[in-house]
Formats: sequence, structure tokens, C-alpha cells
Amino acid sequence: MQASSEPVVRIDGLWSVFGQGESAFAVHQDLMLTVQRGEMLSLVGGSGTGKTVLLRQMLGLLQPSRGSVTVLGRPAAEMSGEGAAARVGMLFQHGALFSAFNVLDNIAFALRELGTLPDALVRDAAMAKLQLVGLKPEHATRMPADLSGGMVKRVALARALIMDPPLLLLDEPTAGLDPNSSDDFCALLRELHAQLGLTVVMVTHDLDTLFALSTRVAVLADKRVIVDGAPLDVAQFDHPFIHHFFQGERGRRAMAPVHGAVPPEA
Ligand SMILES: Nc1ncnc2c1ncn2[C@@H]1O[C@H](COP(=O)(O)OP(=O)(O)OP(=O)(O)O)[C@@H](O)[C@H]1O
Repeated sequence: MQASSEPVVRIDGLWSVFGQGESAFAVHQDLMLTVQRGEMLSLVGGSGTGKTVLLRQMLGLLQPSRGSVTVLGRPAAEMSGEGAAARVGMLFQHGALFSAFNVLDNIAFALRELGTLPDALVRDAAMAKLQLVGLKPEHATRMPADLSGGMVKRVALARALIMDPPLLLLDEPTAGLDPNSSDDFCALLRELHAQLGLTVVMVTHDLDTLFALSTRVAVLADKRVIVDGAPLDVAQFDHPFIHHFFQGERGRRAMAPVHGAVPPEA
């Protein structure tokens, strides 16, 4: 049983090395990060800094080269396979729905695969999740190709939550959505985070999403987490990536409506 003070995610001395011999390269070097229960942590960093690798390691799909990635008190790599969906839910960037399955069968997938419940109960559980994410019963029989981008994200979210995992990982949750759909999806994520007591780790390049959702931000650069903290504090940290990311025109615009003031130019 996990003690309540134990972080939901603990990453300690992580090295992620790809390639062999002379072409070997490290994406993470001695990276440290902890995520406490109830946090909504955003991971940001330049392209290729290993954000997706980190999510895959938390999911147990990728082994660390050195160091440890512990989720809910157990090494993440021990938890892939059956039952993993009860511990960690993952929303992939483009939803990654099965195109040959309808909405309900997509949502039900992990629970049905487990094979422990009669089909009527699996369907009831999937229908409850469909409604939890703001979709209607009549959407259950639609095929993925007939859904809007916002609906695909909702179905993918319902699928990630089918086994009520305490930890939810989101890879670019609002990528590809128009501004209104993006705002609606952020509102849904915020509501579910509070209602279900979820711990959330997300990768995002979108500053509106970051400011709308994050309780904490961790910045990946130079192969490690260079700073983490409240979004506005992190935005003031002196590092070239942070200047570029937060203090460009886009960043200043994203901070203004939320926080009432446009910070001075760097
Ligand atoms: N399985 C793998 N084998 C070899 N190299 C890999 C593997 N997975 C990731 N990499 C490399 O690790 C680096 C980090 O990749 P990752 O996808 O995590 O970056 P990212 O921070 O998510 O970038 P982006 O913001 O562009 O999506 C890249 O150079 C990538 O090519």
C-alpha cells in the first residue's frame, strides 16, 4: 500500500541513452523529478529534449538506461501489460483511436481486454465514461472518422479513464484543436482533475493550455529539469529556452488575460 506522502511519480538519477557505440547519445542525464498527488504538472522543453520519452517511461513502455522511474510506489517498467490501465491513463497526441471500432468499443477497449467483467457491465462502464467527458449516448455508435477533433479528444480521454487510474498522462492535449474547442477541452480537464482527484502530467507547447491548467511547470533543457515551480515564477527564470518560450509575443499574450498584466520584455 502506498503511503499518502509518497509522490505519485518519482524519477531519480534518470539517464536515457539511445544508439550504440560512437553514435550513442543521452537524452536525459541524471534527471530528477517528483510529482505529488493532485498536481497538474506541465512538462515543457524544446524539440527533442525527451518529453515524450519521459511520458513513455512513466507508462512503463520504455526502460531507463540508468536511474529509476517509480509510479505509485513501483518501478514503472514493471507495470506495462494487463492492468496497467488501472494505474496510469494516457491520452496520446492525436487521440490514437482504433478506426475500425466505434466510440463505445474504443472507450471499453482496456476493460474488455482484461476479460474479467461480463460484456453488459463493460458497456455500462464505457457509457458512464462517455457521459463523464461530455458526450451523449447517441455518440456511442459513431465511428472515429465521423467525429470532430474535439470529440476525438473526448473519446480518447474517456478511454484513458476507463479503469479509473489515479495518474493521467497527456501528450499535447489541445494540439490540433481550434481556440474554442481547446478552451472547452481545458475546462473539461480541469473539472475532471478536481472531480476525480487525478494527478496529471502533461506535455504541452501551448501557453494558453499551460496557464489554464498547470499547478506546476517543469522545464526540460540541457538533458535535465532545469527549473520547476509555479508557472509565473518559472517564466521569470533566466535561460535562453525560457526567454524564447514564455517571453516572446505569444507568451506575453497568453499570460496577460489570465494574470491581468503583461510582464516586461526580457
Ligand atoms: N526509441 C528510440 N530510439 C532512438 N531514439 C529515440 C527513441 N525515442 C526517442 N528517441 C530520441 O530521443 C530524443 C527525444 O525524443 P522525444 O520524442 O522525447 O522529444 P520531445 O521532447 O518529445 O520532442 P518534441 O517536442 O519535438 O515532440 C529524440 O532525439 C528522439 O529521436
